[in-house]
Amino acid sequence: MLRQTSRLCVSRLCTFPVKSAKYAGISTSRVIIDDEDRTEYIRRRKTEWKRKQGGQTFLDHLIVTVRAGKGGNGCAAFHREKFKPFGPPSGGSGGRGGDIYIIPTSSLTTLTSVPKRVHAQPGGNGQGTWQNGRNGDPTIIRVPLGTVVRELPRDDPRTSPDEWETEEESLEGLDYETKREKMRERRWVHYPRFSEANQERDSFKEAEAALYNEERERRFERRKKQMNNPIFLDLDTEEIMEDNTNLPLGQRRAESFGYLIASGGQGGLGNPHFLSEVNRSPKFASRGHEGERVTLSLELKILADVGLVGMPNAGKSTLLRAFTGGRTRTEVAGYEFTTLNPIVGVVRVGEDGSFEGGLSTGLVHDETLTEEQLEQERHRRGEYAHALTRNQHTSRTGHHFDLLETFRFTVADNPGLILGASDNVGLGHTFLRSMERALALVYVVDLAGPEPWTELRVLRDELDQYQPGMSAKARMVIANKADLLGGDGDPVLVEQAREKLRQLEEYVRTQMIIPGTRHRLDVVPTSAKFSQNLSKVVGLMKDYVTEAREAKRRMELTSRLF
Ligand SMILES: Nc1nc2c(ncn2[C@@H]2O[C@H](COP(=O)(O)OP(=O)(O)OP(=O)(O)O)[C@@H](O)[C@H]2O)c(=O)[nH]1
Ligand SMILES: [Mg+2]
Repeated sequence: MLRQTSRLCVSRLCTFPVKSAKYAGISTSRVIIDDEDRTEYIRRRKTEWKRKQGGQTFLDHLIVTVRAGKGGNGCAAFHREKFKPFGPPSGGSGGRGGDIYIIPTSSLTTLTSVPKRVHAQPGGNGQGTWQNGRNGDPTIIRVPLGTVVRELPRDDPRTSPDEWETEEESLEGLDYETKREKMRERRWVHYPRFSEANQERDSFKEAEAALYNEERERRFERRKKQMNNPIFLDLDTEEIMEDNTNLPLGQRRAESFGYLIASGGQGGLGNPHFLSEVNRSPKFASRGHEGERVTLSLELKILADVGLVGMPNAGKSTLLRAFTGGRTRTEVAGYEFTTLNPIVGVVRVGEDGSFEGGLSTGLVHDETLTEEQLEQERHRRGEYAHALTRNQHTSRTGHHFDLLETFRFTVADNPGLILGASDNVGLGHTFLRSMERALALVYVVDLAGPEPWTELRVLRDELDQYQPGMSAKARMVIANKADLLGGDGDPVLVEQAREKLRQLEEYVRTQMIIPGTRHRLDVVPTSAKFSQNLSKVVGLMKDYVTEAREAKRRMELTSRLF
């Protein structure tokens, strides 16, 4: 299809730069390739790009900058009363800035509703007659269950500057005097017209030195914590609060805020705090501290009941499309690493074991590109010209499977796993993080391949490399592409195919024993492309999911009891 030519772009053909020619192994300065090659070329470029990401973009991911509330300012005031001209200092202290908490909730499923910047409420300023400012309300960030929260280190380019770095940046390039002036302005409140006189007094200088010392200590502690003990939270379980119905009337129910992420700044001190034997009428108060600033990386582990694990091209995406009647938009193509992200599909099962994908008889799950072309062809022929749109349908009964459905579970299609994935070969294996929460794993091997059992061993070892013991979650081996064996019913070839399957079963029985569990891996030959033998697979998956859900529920109950 690739043609070397000196002509310029013509109708369906388009010119491609030298890069694509290199990719195709042709040394020419101008090459013309048609639409099909172009699509193929773009897809492969996408795969290459993904591979270079080193598995970093597999998950729902978000960077959140969090800034706790600033403390309120202290107040410099004096008590005034009739016949009492020189009352004592009476400035109230500022309130604490609002803290920021993070809490997992089962009512969210994605990170889309989580804001990228979170600023908590500042504390109120202190006022005269000893009135302290009110504390800022806490801010709660709600994230879906399965979110992993990490604090980014300071040297990470995505980290926003913290409170001290921000101040340093704003003072850069100023001379010493102006710098000192600005720093004082940020830290002190003066009684009207006493700013200059205050700065001359020793008691103010002492208070200032003490404040800087305390600030230095706070910064040191904060940086030490950031280095040695950064925030890391794996928010897998929802905290269930006991609802105490015996509380006295008017008393608020205890409410969980979740995990503290950033503390609000302390409120500034009112002028009574600076009263000393030397200074009997302090005319200054301190301003509130800045709240903590933290940059967090949030990652969401996908929640799927069953995860498909297999080598590239084994047919995982075709299987998922077959289970869901082609509803799941996962790409299928005859080259390796077609799937770049884990994709979740919902499998709907009826009471009699039928499943949505199995109802459409004779449906062949073909390559997505071929299907797209067929669709376009139908469009061109005008086959859809008189088709009703969704809004024009008069009877809306929902999906025809709605009445039959009694059980549903989710299946995740993953990118291919290959030998050395743990060393970041292929697409690496970081996408397996999203499978940590799967209730069961299913191996998919190509039965038509030379040695499906070797594939199995590699898959199991890569799983265990990722997380020791992870292979214990595997429950089934799908021997896919069984339609490619057996020729056209030639008895010799059929016998050979049977023998190969027997060999695979024998390998699974003897070599794939999972220590510590009583499970045996089931081996099921299938043809995803021609939707054959899939009801058995769906039935078994349903059993695993029911069993695992039941076990999980029992565990939750026991943990709540003790
Ligand atoms: N004959 C036959 N071909 C199949 C079957 N299942 C999948 N294929 C073909 O195998 C190729 C790869 O299928 P995919 O579903 O993309 O494989 P995958 O495991 O998702 O591959 P990656 O996404 O690269 O990991 C495609 O050309 C499919 O049409 C099957 O049961 N029989
Ligand atoms: Mg795939």
